[in-house]
Formats: sequence, structure tokens, C-alpha cells
Amino acid sequence: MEGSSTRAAFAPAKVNLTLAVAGRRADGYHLLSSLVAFAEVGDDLTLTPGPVPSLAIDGPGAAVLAVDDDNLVLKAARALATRVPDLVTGAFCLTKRLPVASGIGGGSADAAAALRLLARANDIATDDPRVVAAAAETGADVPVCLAGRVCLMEGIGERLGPSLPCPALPAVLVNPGVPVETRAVFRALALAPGKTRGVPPSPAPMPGSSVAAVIAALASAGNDLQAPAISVAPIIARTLDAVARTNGCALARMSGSGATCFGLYHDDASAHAAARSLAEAHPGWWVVATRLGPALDDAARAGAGQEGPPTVRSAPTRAASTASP
Ligand SMILES: C[C@@](CO)(OP(=O)(O)O)[C@H](O)COP(=O)(O)OP(=O)(O)OC[C@H]1O[C@@H](n2ccc(N)nc2=O)[C@H](O)[C@@H]1O
Ligand SMILES: Nc1ncnc2c1ncn2[C@@H]1O[C@H](COP(=O)(O)OP(=O)(O)O)[C@@H](O)[C@H]1O
Repeated sequence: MEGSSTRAAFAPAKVNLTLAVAGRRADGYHLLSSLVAFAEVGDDLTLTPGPVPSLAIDGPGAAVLAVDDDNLVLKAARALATRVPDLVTGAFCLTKRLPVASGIGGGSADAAAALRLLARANDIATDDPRVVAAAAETGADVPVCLAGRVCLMEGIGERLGPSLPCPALPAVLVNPGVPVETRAVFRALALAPGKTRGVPPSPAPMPGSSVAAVIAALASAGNDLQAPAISVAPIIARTLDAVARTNGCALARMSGSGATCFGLYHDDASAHAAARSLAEAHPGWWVVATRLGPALDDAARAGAGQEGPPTVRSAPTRAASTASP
């Protein structure tokens, strides 16, 4: 049962609509140029303020995610605690719906949601430099998940462009059930440290752009991690093919380092029909129809209720487990 001071935050899936690798730093991290948007599907996180940080996990993805100190929720809380004296923390409860290690930044979204909850509980702005620094320390994708806007992400993920005026893009997200390690995909790219390479500017939505215009612009770019990811997990090629073959699919691409792929459609009905046919043909895959755009804010999500979207396949539920570091 939630206490009266329990606060809730939504942790939406991140989708890399485009992703170019512009080089590799001497420390091994890769320089990216990626147009990022967010889905309407995600995890939910609550925080009941208290003196000791702890974490419990439930939901369909709980069976595959260990509850330990390495969880990105607790990692983010520690990163903020080192910057804010006497930080009020407390008991986090994570409802895990997104597939783990899947290129849609579920862990990063959870970490960003934890930072937003802690900022609220401590009367700190989410764009406070200490919160932003804690995000970057927790993971390369956490700053963009904290910002939650459709934008261009550069550097290793710490440089974010302004909010772009993107119409809601009807989409299907499909994960074939194979976890893919981000580090392994970057390794397969085989770019030498210290090397840079020219990349064309990412297409970006313009004010008033229609869904069709945005999809047409996105088609001129790609995801540089798609080929290396396929070499690590060949099932990604089959997934892309299955998405591309659905009726009305205007663009099929992989997100992040995979294995989740997305299809874009000109209308919601086509996206929902595609999700139904993919789920029917591939009962073991995680399939969801959604829309991509700016992250839903926590209040809008709370008002919309906590139910997942209609067409979802995912891992079996297990009893909630807990950890107190
Ligand atoms: C590839 C992207 C694209 O948005 O998404 P995902 O596939 O993870 O969703 C991200 O850059 C992933 O960000 P994130 O998952 O937070 O990465 P981190 O935990 O910081 O790093 C995991 C590992 O990935 C590699 N890494 C990550 C980011 C980056 N810009 N260059 C890298 O080389 C490093 O080997 C690092 O050890
Ligand atoms: N709350 C969390 N949710 C998902 N993964 C987490 C979480 N905390 C730690 N991890 C670990 O982070 C790694 C990346 O997970 P995730 O963010 O789901 O990947 P991706 O960014 O590729 O979608 C996984 O190895 C996973 O075990």
C-alpha cells in the first residue's frame, strides 16, 4: 500500500530515430549524433521518502532483472547523494515492463525517473546542475531520458539540442527476446580510439512537419549500430524484415544498440494492426503499438492510469523482490 507521500514517475522507452557514430574518444566511448524520441510505453517507479534507500521490483520484467546495488535506480540515487548533502531518499518500487538490454534504454529511463522523484522530494529542480551531473555519471543515455524531449543527442550522450517540434509518430516496437549487450555492439563496430569520422547532420522535424514528412526525412538516415548489432545477434535482421513486411510500414529500423526494432506508420490504426499481426506470428516476441514523441509527463501518465498498452507480449511475472543496500 502506498503512503500518502509516495510519488510516482513514468520511465518511457527511448527510441533512437537516427543514430550516427561520429568517432571514438581516447577513453573508448563513442561520439554519437542521434535523434531521440520517447514512446508511450514504459516502466513505472514510485518513491516513498525515508531515511534508507531500498528497491523492490515487480511487473512482467521482474523475473529477468536482479535487485542489487548495480540497479540503475540505486546507482542514480547514490550519484545524487554524493552531490546533495542530507538527500532525502527512501523506498523505490519499480514496475518493470520494458525488455532489459534492448536498445530502448529501460534502465536509463528508470534512473532518470529516480532522479526526478528525488529532485521533487528534495525541492530541487530537475535541471539543477547536480541532478544533470548525477544523470551523466549514471549512464550515457540518462541525460536524454531526464530531459524527455525530442532532440538531437551528441557527444557520448551529454550534449542535448533544443526540443524539436515532432508530431506523434504512430509506431510499433518489437523485441525478439534476445538481450544484446551495448558494449559488445560498439566493440563489433571496431572503431579505433581517438578516431573521428564525418557524419551528415541528422534529419530533424521542422515546425508544422506532417507525420509523412518526418518519416520521409528519417528515411535518408540510418543507425550505424544496426549492422554490428546484427553481427552480434543475427535475429535482428529477421526482426527488421518482419516489421518491414507489415502492411503500411513506412520505415523499419533498429533502436540504439538493439535488439529492439521499430516500425513507423502513417496512422495509429495501421500501427495497431501491424502489432497484432506481429504478435500473432511471433508469440515469443515483445510487441507493442505506441506513439513516439516527447516523453509523457508524470502527471499525464498518472491521469491515464497504470495499464500497459493493449498489444504487448513479455516475460512472465514473478513475485516482487526487494533489496536494501
Ligand atoms: C547505444 C545507446 C544509444 O542511445 O543506447 P542503448 O542501446 O544502450 O539503448 C547509448 O549510447 C548507450 O547508453 P548507455 O546504455 O547509458 O551506456 P553506458 O551504460 O554509459 O555504457 C555502456 C557501454 O557502452 C559503450 N558506450 C556507451 C555509450 C557511448 N556513447 N559510447 C560507448 O562506447 C561503452 O563501452 C560502455 O561501457
Ligand atoms: N532498472 C534497470 N532496468 C534495466 N536494466 C538495468 C536496470 N538496472 C541495471 N540494469 C542493467 O543495465 C544494462 C542495460 O539495460 P537497459 O537499460 O535495459 O539496456 P538498453 O539501454 O540497451 O535498453 C543491463 O545489463 C541491465 O542488467
